[in-house]
Amino acid sequence: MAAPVLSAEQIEEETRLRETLANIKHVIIVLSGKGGVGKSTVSSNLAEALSMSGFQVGIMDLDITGPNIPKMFHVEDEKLLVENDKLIPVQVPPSLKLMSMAFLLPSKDDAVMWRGPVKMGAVRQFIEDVNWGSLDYLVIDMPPGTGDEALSIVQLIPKADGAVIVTTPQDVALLDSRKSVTFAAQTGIPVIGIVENMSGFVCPHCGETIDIFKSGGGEATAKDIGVQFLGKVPLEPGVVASGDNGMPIVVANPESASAKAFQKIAEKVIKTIENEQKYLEEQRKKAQEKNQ
Ligand SMILES: Nc1ncnc2c1ncn2[C@@H]1O[C@H](COP(=O)(O)OP(=O)(O)OP(=O)(O)O)[C@@H](O)[C@H]1O
Repeated sequence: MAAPVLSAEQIEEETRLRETLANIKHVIIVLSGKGGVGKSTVSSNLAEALSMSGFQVGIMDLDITGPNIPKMFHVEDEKLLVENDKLIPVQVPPSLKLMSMAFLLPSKDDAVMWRGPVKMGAVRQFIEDVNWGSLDYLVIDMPPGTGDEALSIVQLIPKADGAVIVTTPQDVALLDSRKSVTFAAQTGIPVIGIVENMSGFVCPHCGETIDIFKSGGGEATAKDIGVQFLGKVPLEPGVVASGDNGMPIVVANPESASAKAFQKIAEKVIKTIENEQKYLEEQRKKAQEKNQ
């Protein structure tokens, strides 16, 4: 695909975006082919697990259709602070920084109803206007799906290191996860790997695992399309409760099966980004080849 010719205004905007992101070492975007597969749950637990590993971490909620990350950290009623014309992210103890399009809405019950260009202008300005300070990782929760909206938003993020793709074991979600891989390729973003969420239900009474939505498809798909498999997260009632109570399960119940799965996923993400640049480079090359 030929590189688009940018206008002076676009170049200036791009420069502003790069300046805003300059003190952020790594940007991870979290994608899903469809809604409801647990993208926000994975984003918040991944961010928290990275933070628990000692990194400076920010989480940015760009899921403009339903920005629910603040609720998952119980900061939905926080008011935004502005300093030197920049938005200051909300602090989630002990050290996570959080920013969400939800904070721009007059009421948390308001849906985002902006029309296309207005919406993209708002998202762009929003990304430009946050003062994150220095971060090791910024985790970005994207809108679900691989349509024009997600594409336009991803194109606003000039330096994503890679994408984490969330799927469930159902065939339809797996098909959608393939679309996410193609989507990442279109935007030139390497795929860090696939997470299979809601993979088997652990019975709280007997401990037996029941594969309600089947299991293992995410791993098979990852192998089939040559991307890393990051891990399976079981369907656990505690995940819903912790999301509703404003404390991700990795913090609320670190010994649970899903928390342990999230911790392992975070370790793999760290290892890939910090030590496996070769894998990411190969993914990037594959993406470029697909685009030619
Ligand atoms: N592993 C899991 N076990 C149990 N419940 C889960 C799990 N993962 C996610 N959920 C629940 O599924 C619901 C949808 O999750 P979430 O909001 O993270 O999905 P999403 O893909 O971000 O949705 P949307 O596309 O609508 O933004 C939530 O109620 C969440 O608590």
